Amino acid sequence: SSKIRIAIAGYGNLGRGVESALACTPDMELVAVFTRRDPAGLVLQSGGVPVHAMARIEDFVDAVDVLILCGGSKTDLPEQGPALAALFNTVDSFDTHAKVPEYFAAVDAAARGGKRVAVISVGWDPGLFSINRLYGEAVLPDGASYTFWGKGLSQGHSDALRRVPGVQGAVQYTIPSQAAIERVRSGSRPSLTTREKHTRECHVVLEAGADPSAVEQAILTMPDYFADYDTKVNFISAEALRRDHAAMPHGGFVIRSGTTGVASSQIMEFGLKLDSNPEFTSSVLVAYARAAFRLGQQGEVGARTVFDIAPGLLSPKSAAELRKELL
Ligand SMILES: NC(=O)C1=CN([C@@H]2O[C@H](COP(=O)(O)OP(=O)(O)OC[C@H]3O[C@@H](n4cnc5c(N)ncnc54)[C@H](OP(=O)(O)O)[C@@H]3O)[C@@H](O)[C@H]2O)C=CC1
Ligand SMILES: N[C@@H](C[C@H]1CC(C(=O)O)=NO1)C(=O)O
Repeated sequence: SSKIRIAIAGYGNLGRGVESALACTPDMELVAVFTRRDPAGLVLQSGGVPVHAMARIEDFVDAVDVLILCGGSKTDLPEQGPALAALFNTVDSFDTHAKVPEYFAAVDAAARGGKRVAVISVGWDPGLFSINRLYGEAVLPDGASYTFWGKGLSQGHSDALRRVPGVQGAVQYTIPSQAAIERVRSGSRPSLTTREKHTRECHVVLEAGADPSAVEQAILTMPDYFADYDTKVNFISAEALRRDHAAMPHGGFVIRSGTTGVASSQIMEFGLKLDSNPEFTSSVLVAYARAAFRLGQQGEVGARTVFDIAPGLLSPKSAAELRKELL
């Protein structure tokens, strides 16, 4: 078929979100799901799509145009990203901000070796928020940028909690400081530390026999995720996790507060209000999978970030249609 053939690597919240996003894309189709678990045990939302063991993925390099990596950034993508970028055009949502340069280098080397394209750190932050921070700095050089998230469920931080030894299940809510937001909105351009902008609230289900204080310490001191924040850890039952924390709302905004001319105040803002963080993030991944396919068709190779991708490549419309409809 002339549709772009998409496969999913890793079937969790993002994997399910990509599956449902592909049901709405006229020019792309889901051709396979790959999992490290037992494929026979995985029940997909949409019937008729084959599930294969991740260990067999090399057999499918000619059957897939773009592989969307839906693993966790804490421990899955650092290994899966480079390994799979050597075999497929890939898109991923890698979001350990401090480690993006080293992850980019590892994926770039692998993609160039395999003559593939790899678009990394796609989503909303990193992703659409990153693009809006860039626009703000480029358009309003005399200014200050701020990013606020939530209150909502961070999938990256929830994934990081689940990787702590002794944790059976977990979610993490990010809570913005209303005082910090008011100071930013006043236009006073405050300098705010990481700790002054957000706090983090973790709800953790322990494995039988796990030591709560050891788990709490591992969380509070976790670099890149929790060490720089005032963080609260609550221990709850598996039942409470299922009952009270199944929804994954999130959102936030990027604001650029700048000055032009003698003293003209200019405010630029981009915001999100999300019922489902994973379904939104997956929708961004799917749009960038279209771009990755087109870049591959043009003979491009290597890693890219959202900064390198022309917006027109994301749209199913042709350049001529875009000029007619959107300019
Ligand atoms: N850039 C951005 O804006 C955003 C980025 N993200 C990133 O997305 C990443 C993935 O998030 P999310 O999909 O919520 O993570 P999940 O924990 O749902 O899934 C991660 C992996 O764990 C495995 N898995 C899933 N469910 C189970 C289960 N019940 N038992 C055992 N293994 C399971 C799957 O691999 P397998 O099938 O191989 O077992 C899956 O790929 C986050 O770590 C975050 O970094 C998320 C949101 C926004
Ligand atoms: N990457 C985030 C997306 C946003 C949310 C967030 C946070 O709450 O710390 N940071 O970036 C996620 O995994 O949900």
